[in-house]
Amino acid sequence: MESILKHNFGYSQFRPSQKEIIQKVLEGTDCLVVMATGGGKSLCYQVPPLVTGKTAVVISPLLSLMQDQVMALKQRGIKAEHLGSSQTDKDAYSQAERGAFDVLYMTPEKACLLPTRFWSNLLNSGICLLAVDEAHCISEWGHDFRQEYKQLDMLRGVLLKVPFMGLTATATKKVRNDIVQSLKMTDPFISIGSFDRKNLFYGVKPYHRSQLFMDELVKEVSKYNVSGGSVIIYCTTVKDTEQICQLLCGSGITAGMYHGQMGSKAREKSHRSFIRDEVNVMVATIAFGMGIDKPNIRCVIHYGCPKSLESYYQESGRCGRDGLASVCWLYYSRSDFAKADFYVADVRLEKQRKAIMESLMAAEKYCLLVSCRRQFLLQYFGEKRESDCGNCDNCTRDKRERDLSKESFLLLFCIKSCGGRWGLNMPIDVLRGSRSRKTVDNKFDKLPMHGHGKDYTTAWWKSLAGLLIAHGYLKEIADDIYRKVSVSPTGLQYLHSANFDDQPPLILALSNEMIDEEDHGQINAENIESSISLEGERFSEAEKKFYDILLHMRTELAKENGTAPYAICGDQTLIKIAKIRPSTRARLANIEGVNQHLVSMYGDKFLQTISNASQELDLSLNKEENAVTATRKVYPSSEKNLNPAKFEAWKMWQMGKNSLKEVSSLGRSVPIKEQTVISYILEAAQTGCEVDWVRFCTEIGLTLEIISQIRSAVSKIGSRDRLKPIKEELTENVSYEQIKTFVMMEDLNISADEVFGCKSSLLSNTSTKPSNDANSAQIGRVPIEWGSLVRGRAESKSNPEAVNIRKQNRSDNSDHESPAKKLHAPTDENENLNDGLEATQESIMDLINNSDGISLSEIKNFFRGSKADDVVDLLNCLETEFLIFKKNDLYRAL
Ligand SMILES: Nc1ncnc2c1ncn2[C@@H]1O[C@H](COP(=O)(O)OP(=O)(O)OP(=O)(O)O)[C@@H](O)[C@H]1O
Repeated sequence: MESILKHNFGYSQFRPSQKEIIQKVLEGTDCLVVMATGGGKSLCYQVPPLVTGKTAVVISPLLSLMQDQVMALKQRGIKAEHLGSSQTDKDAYSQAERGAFDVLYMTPEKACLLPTRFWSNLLNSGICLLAVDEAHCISEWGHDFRQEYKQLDMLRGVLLKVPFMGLTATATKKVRNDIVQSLKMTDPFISIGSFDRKNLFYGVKPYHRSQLFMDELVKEVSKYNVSGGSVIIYCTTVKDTEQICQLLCGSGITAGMYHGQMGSKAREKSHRSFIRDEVNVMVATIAFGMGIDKPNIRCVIHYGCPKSLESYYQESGRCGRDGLASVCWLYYSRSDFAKADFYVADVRLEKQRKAIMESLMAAEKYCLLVSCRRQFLLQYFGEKRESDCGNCDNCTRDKRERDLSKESFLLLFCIKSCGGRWGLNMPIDVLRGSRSRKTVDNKFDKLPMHGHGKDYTTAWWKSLAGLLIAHGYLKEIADDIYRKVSVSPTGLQYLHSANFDDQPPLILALSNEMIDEEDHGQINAENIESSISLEGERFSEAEKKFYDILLHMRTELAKENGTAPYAICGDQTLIKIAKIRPSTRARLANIEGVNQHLVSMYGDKFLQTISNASQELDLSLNKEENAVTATRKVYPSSEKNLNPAKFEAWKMWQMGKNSLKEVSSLGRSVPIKEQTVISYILEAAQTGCEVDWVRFCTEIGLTLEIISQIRSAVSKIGSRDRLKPIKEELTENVSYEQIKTFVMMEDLNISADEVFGCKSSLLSNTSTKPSNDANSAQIGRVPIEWGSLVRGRAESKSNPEAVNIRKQNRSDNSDHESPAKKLHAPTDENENLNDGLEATQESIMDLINNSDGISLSEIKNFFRGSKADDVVDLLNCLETEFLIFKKNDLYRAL
C-alpha cells in the first residue's frame, strides 16, 4: 500500500487511521469515517481500487466537487470519471460498467436512477467499494440534510457483499448513528479522528459597515493576495457577496464571485478560475465550498455569523489544507444573531426549529467567547482538549481585565427581577431606563435598578451577558424560536452574597466588543490583522525568486494541460523543490508530494527549469534535504511557524534559561499552566526550534527508566496514535507530558544516548542500532534487524554469497535468543564477510526488501565491496524507476 501511496500520490506516509480504514475495506468491512476537514478522507476510498484492481464508486453531492476530484486523480495517473448530466463523453457510461475506471463518481440521484443492469455489469467487472462522501447529508439531524441521500439504502439490495463507506468531517453521535442505519451497515468499523486543525488560526471580530472596516478588510485580503495565497470570503446574503466583490475589485484585487442566483455556466466559470489560480479571491455564499480541496487557501473570512458551528467548521475547513499555517476570521454583527426567523421560515416541525435555533445559539456563543476558541470548537464536537491552544485570537491577545462586579450584579438582579421569562432585550431596556409600553405594563419601571445602566449601550450589556453566560452565572435556553435568559444557581449564589452597595469582586476579561466600544468603535489595523505570519518556510531572496519561477512554470504547465496548478503538485511540494533544487529525476521523485505521473509527464520540464533558474540565480543544486529539514539544529525560521505566544514561551525557556514554572507566570497577569508551557515547547521543537532536551527531560522528570516503561506500553498497545491507552498502561506517576515528550523525541529522531549521555542498557533491549552508526540508539525507531536482514539476503537466489553469511550468522546467533537480542550490530566477522560484496540493482533491492527501512550509510557499509558513489548511483536509478523511496532518511521498497 505504501508503494501505491508514493507512486500515485507522492506521499511517503499514511496519515493516522488511513491505512487501518483501507485495510478494513479490503477485508470487506463497512466503514464509517469521521475525520477532520482536510484530514485525508478521500484517500481512504481512492487507494482500495488501486490495490484490488476493482472500481470504487463514490457518491458525492456536488458536480463541481466531482469534477475537481476527477481532474486531480487524472494528474496522479489514476483512471477516474464521473457520471452525470455534465458528462460529455458518450462512452463513459459503457466504460464505467465494464470496470474501466478505478474511481467512479456520481451524485446520489444518479446512483438511484441507474438501472440494475448497470450495477450487475459493474459487479461482474469488479467493484471494491461504495463510498458515500459528505455522509452527514443523509441525516435529518445533520446540518445539510439532502433528501436524495436517504434513498441510497436501495443500493444495498443490489450491491450485495460490497463494503459501504460513509465519510464526513462533522457528525455528532446522533448523525453517526443515522448514517450507519440509513446505509444499512452491518457491524461497521467506525473511525473517529481528531477534529483539530492545528495549522489554522481562529479569530473573531465584531464589524460595523463603516468605511474604516472595509479598508481593513481590503488590507487583510491584500496580504494573502500578494503572496499568491488564495482567500475565500463567505457572505450570508447574495447582496453582501456582490458588494464585497465590487469593493475588492474596485481596490485592484482580482476577485471572483459565486452564489446561487448566478447561472450555472457563470458559477462554473467562477469556480474554475479560482481552482486554476486565475483569481485568488472568491467572494461567495455557502453555495460554494463543500469539498473544495484547493490546498493553498491561506485565509477564509466569514462576513457574518454562520448559522451553525458545523457549517462554520466545514467552511473554514477549506483553509490550509496543505498543512501550512492559515487563518480563519469570523466577522459578526449583533444583528446576525437575530436571524433565527429567517432560518426557520420554512420549517414546520417545532423540534427542527428548536434544533436550528440551538445551532445558531452555539455559533453566537463562539462569536462572543472570551476563552480559547479551539477548545470550544473541539468540545462542541465531543473532543476534549486540556490546554489553551495558543493559536486563536483569545489565546494570543493581551487580555484587558476589569472588576465588573457592580455591572454584573445589576444585570443578574434585573434578569431575576424580570422573572427569567425574557430574552436579553427586556432586562437591558429596564437597566437603560426604558419607559416603553411593555416595560410600564409589566411594572418594570418600578424596579430598583431601573435606569441604573444608562452609561452603557445595549450592545455593551449584551456583551456582558455573553460573558456571564460563558462563566456560568446566566443560562440561556431556546424556546421554539425564542431565547430565554435566566440566572443560574451560580448567579443566584453571587446575588445572595451581594447587595446594591457592595458586591464581591468579579474580575472578567473584556470581550472584543466591549473593548471596541470603549475604544470608541475604532477598529485599528493591529486589531483586525491576524497575529500569525504565513510564511511557511524561510527563503533567501534568491530562493524566493526561484520559488516564483517554479510557481510560474507550474501555472503554465497547468494551462497547457487543462488542469489546475495544485493538481500537478501542491505549494508545499514546490517549496521543497525550491529548497532542494534536485538535478536528477531520482532526486525529484524522492521529494514528498512528487508522484510518478509528475516525474514522467513533467519531470524534464521541472529539471530544465530548476537547472536554468539555479544558474541564473547562482544557487547550488541538490541541497541536502537534511540541511533543509533538520529540525534539531535550526530555530530562527520557526518564529514564522509558531504563533507569538508559543514562540515567546519557547524563547523564555530555551534562550532565557527560565524554568518551565517561571515561564508559566513571567510577565503574565494570569499565569498559564505549566503543562501548557510544556506543550508550547514541544510544538516549538516540532517546528524546528532548538530544544535543550537534557534540561527539558530533567525538568519534567523524564528518565531512562520512564522511557523504557513508555516504550513497553506503546509496544503492548501497538500504536502511539492515542495517548490515553498508553497512559492507562502505565503507573500513575508517568504523566501525559512525559508521554508526549517521548512521542515528540521519537518523531524528531532525538537519540536517547544524546540526551542522557550514555549507551543505555535500558534502551538496548529493543532499539539498539549498530554501534558504528553515529545516530544509533534512537528512541523508539526499531532499527534494521541485522539477523533477519542477512537471513533475507540468504534466501535470495540472486545472492548466493548470502548463504554463507546465513550460516555464519546462525552459528553466531542462537535462534533461541529473544528477538530483542537478535537486534545486534554486525560483528567484525560479519563486517569482514561483507567486505567483498558488490552492489547491484538486484542485491540492493534484496537488502532493502528485507529491511524495515535502511539508511544510506547502512547500505554503503553493507556493500563495502563497491565504491560509495556507485552505490548512490544505483540507488538513484532504483528511485527513478519507483522501485524504492526514501522516508525519514531511510530507504524502503515500494
Ligand atoms: N497521507 C497523506 N500525506 C500527505 N498528504 C495527504 C495524505 N492524505 C491526504 N493528503 C492530502 O490532504 C489534503 C486533504 O485531503 P482530502 O481532500 O481527502 O480531505 P478530506 O478529509 O476529504 O476533507 P474535507 O472533508 O474537508 O473535504 C489533500 O490535498 C490530500 O492530497
